[in-house]
Amino acid sequence: MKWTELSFLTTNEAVEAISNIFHEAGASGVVIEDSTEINKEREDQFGEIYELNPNDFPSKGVVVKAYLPASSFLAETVEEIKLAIANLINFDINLGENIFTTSEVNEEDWATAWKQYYHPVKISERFTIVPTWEEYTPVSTDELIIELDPGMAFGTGTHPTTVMCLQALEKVVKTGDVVVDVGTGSGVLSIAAALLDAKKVHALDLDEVAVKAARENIELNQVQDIVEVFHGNLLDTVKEQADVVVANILAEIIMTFTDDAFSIVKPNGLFITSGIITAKKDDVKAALENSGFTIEEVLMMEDWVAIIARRP
Ligand SMILES: C[S@@+](CC[C@H](N)C(=O)[O-])C[C@H]1O[C@@H](n2cnc3c(N)ncnc32)[C@H](O)[C@@H]1O
Repeated sequence: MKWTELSFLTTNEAVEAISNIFHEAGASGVVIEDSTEINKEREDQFGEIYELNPNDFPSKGVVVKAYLPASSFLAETVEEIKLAIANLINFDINLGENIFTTSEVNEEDWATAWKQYYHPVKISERFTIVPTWEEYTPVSTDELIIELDPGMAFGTGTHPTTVMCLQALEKVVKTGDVVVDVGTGSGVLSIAAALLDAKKVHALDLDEVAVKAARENIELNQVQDIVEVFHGNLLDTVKEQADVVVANILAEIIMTFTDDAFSIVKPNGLFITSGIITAKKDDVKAALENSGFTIEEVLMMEDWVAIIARRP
């Protein structure tokens, strides 16, 4: 089968928004090639066990790639995508070089292309993410291993927003907690919550591809008795109150459901949000506070922010 690769050279700040636009346009899978990956400090800090090839990355900025089946609607879809990306300027999102290219590829080439960038990586004190196709021997007995094949869903676990959510979950999830994971992607955060001894995890995503990938990864990590995956919009499928709600989506989306999150989080429970670029930090904090949350902690990594908020 022939696919069209859409490639967009932009800034770190715009990656989430553009990935979201690609997903909404029906793209199966988004690949992010970030020039800063080459010199990330946390590689040394956590003793990551791989080296990246500089030739695989842009010299500056970030390339976001997505893949669409070469159908008769392709030209219109590409135009809609370009327009949606151009409109991001209205949200004060810096698009940087703003260079858009398309090319045709074979399925075999792209389905596995991203795997070369993805190796076991220690994400936090306790979590190490291991791609399913790699061998890995735990270094210590309290290390928690998340096996992952993100397939075409967002969530290799290594994006700064995911890393901060994993670090926050590690800090706050207690044995027996009920956790909700809004926009589960590959299921990485739900698996983490289950490994931290949550009693029950409600994972959900709007994207069918993500729901499928999350279910597969949850089985792979043998946490299917704890995590249930739903196809749904934001908190629509959630009926039960939770000790922790985590949402790694976009600032603009988070700000639309802080009231709903407040009623789903139990008193004294926590709402962890990420997918927030630094420029939107204060807007999200204000929305959370308006809904009744108190801000407990703000985590920052590269251009990204995660906020831990408590329902009093
Ligand atoms: C940035 S990814 C996060 C994936 C994963 N939780 C992680 O931390 O790596 C955001 C996810 O939210 C999903 N999403 C976007 N809008 C949504 C909505 N309105 N309701 C549910 N899920 C949504 C996307 O499909 C995507 O899988």
